[in-house]
Amino acid sequence: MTQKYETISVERDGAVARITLDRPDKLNALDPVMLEELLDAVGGLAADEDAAALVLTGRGRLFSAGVDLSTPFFMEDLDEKQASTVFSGKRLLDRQHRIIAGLYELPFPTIAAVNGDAVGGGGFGLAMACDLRLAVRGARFWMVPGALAVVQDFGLSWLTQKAIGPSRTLQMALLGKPVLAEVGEGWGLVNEVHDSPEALRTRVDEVVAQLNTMGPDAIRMLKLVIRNGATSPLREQLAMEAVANGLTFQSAEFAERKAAYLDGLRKKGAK
Ligand SMILES: C/C=C/C(=O)SCCNC(=O)CCNC(=O)[C@H](O)C(C)(C)COP(=O)(O)OP(=O)(O)OC[C@H]1O[C@@H](n2cnc3c(N)ncnc32)[C@H](O)[C@@H]1OP(=O)(O)O
Repeated sequence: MTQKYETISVERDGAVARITLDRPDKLNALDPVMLEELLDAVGGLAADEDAAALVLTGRGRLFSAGVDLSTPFFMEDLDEKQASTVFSGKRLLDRQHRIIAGLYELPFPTIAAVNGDAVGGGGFGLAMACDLRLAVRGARFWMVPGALAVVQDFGLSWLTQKAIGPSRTLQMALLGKPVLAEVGEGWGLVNEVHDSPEALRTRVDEVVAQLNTMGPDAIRMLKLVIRNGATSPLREQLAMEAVANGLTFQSAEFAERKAAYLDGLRKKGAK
């Protein structure tokens, strides 16, 4: 099932959703329409109890070139008419905050299939708001440098720090130097690098297929517990694991999978 918007496409294949940034002529730059559409699509997924995974990617040679620079977005550039558009400073902030927080908070795994450069808050930020980043070799990630007298936005100062720590985040922010996917893999910025767009697509399909073999309820519980662990003391996290397992152990999903798992082990042992 494909839901066609003007600047993105949203496909649903069973429990797996795919959002494709779809302005290849403009390197998938985020214009006001795309921001509205992303907000709508992410909001729809948040309310979708059957969704088990999201793949976010870009059409063409870039993941995204970030915010559309041809649209005025700094307050001082706006005349009265422009100020009533989505790119008035207030509205841009509202949309970027809700998209990034909405994406980050989706209760199932999210994968950025980084098919090319991911630039600035708009592009790099969207990729960082996903749980996993699988990238094509040669894709570059960069922030608009501190020299431009801007502070990172779209959550980059927070999301990137979680993945690569404060020192490398500062390095990227201060110097604005692009980081290649294959270098970012060593930093923990990227989970996997693949040699071509085709190899990336194949691998993303494999990961999604693997997620599909897990029960959606268990996946959601697992993500919730791991996210909680990032901010909890050990003893609280131990308790949360126990409560979560108490719930999953009672599920039909667990009973079914446990039987198959033990059966598999028995067969292995019998060999
Ligand atoms: C609040 C702010 C948050 C942010 O996200 S800040 C980040 C803003 N983004 C940037 O600073 C990146 C700007 N773009 C570039 O630096 C370059 O592009 C690239 C290095 C990404 C790629 O360069 P190349 O391969 O030479 O392509 P090309 O000819 O520059 O671009 C192809 C077409 O795409 C349009 N385009 C590229 N980036 C943007 C953008 N960010 N906003 C609007 N349009 C963009 C161009 O203008 C052009 O279009 P046409 O073919 O019609 O001339």
